[in-house]
Amino acid sequence: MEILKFEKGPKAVGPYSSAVKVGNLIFFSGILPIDPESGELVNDSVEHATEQILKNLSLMLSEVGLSLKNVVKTTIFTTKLDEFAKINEVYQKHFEAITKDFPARSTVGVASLPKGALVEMEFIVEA
Ligand SMILES: C=C(N)C(=O)O
Repeated sequence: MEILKFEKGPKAVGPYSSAVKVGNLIFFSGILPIDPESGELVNDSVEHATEQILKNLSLMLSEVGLSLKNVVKTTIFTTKLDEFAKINEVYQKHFEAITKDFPARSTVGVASLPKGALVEMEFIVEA
């Protein structure tokens, strides 16, 4: 097992690693919609939150020479499952820009998330 550390993307907000590599798989912790430049939570809409999370993931993936194309599984957590269609729209746009094959995915509606975020996503990526 190898702990991955990234220059870009948001820093962990608790006692966890941003990502851990085991064999050829990288397990990303739940990514919050934090703007890594400002450190601010992007939480004005689920669309912007989703956008920020996928940007954060892409930044970290680019550091290890990977992209959204390498994502094999996503788990989405949201406090706004009633706005699922909006999350889907942004999610689809980002993946379709780079691949025609979507990763496997689960989506879960939750009561609350760290920092009061509207959306959090975790990813498993093939390296
Ligand atoms: C934000 C997280 N991934 C956490 O607290 O576990």
